Amino acid sequence: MRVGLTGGVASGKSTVSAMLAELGAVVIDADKLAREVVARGTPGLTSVVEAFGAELLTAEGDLDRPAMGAVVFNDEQQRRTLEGIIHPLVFERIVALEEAAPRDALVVHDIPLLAESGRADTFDAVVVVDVPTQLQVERMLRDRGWTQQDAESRIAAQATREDRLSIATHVIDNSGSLADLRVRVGEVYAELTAGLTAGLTAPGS
Ligand SMILES: CC(C)(COP(=O)(O)OP(=O)(O)OC[C@H]1O[C@@H](n2cnc3c(N)ncnc32)[C@H](O)[C@@H]1O)[C@@H](O)C(=O)NCCC(=O)NCCS
Ligand SMILES: Nc1ncnc2c1ncn2[C@@H]1O[C@H](COP(=O)(O)OP(=O)(O)OP(=O)(O)O)[C@@H](O)[C@H]1O
Repeated sequence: MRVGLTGGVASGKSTVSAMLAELGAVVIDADKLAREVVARGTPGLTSVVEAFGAELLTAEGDLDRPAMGAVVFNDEQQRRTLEGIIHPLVFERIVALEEAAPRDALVVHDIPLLAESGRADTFDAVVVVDVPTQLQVERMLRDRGWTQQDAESRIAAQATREDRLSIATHVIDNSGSLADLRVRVGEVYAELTAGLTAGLTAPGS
């Protein structure tokens, strides 16, 4: 069973992924893969430097992520250019990791841009982590040291809350405590794995 997990920036996707992994899901994290494909010494990083210039590297030769963020979250054209380099490389990695997952696993794809991608219907279920926009902003300011402007430009680069909710088969409201979240994640995991068991035992399957 393949599950898409999405939510706005700082909605709590990584927190939910970690809880699902503890419960037994295999998690494939698109943000993590997007970092790996532009790690120092990769062809991906070479392509980024060709497109954006060596001034976007740190003294050590890594991608300067805050500087890159400042460029792409304030200029849609530049963001599309970066996505055009990174997304195909991430997609290749996703396919390889999925092939390596056990056949009976609940595979959860943590994909920040799932609503934007138009690929939601390629998943058996879509879990959306939902929080009010104001709480998203508060958590970004509190936990990441970003400015109000940083937070708002990231939100503006993403689908709206309503767009994401429209692709959901399961919604996880993350406006409460972490303890509340854990309870809700447990419920959703139980529903998803019940679907998995039903699918495995269905006549003719
Ligand atoms: C611009 C970059 C270098 C900034 O790095 P930084 O370490 O500050 O952020 P990080 O990668 O951890 O992303 C944090 C969050 O920002 C949001 N975000 C990232 N990329 C995008 C994007 N292209 N459009 C909208 N939101 C995005 C997501 O909510 C993501 O979870 C980085 O976000 C990046 O390489 N983005 C392009 C690749 C991409 O689209 N990744 C998203 C999933 S594949
Ligand atoms: N219920 C909660 N109560 C308080 N803080 C929370 C809660 N859920 C998540 N957080 C905190 O909010 C921040 C954002 O959560 P997390 O990193 O899981 O979001 P994300 O959606 O994965 O972010 P990104 O889009 O940047 O990848 C983190 O610092 C996390 O610890």
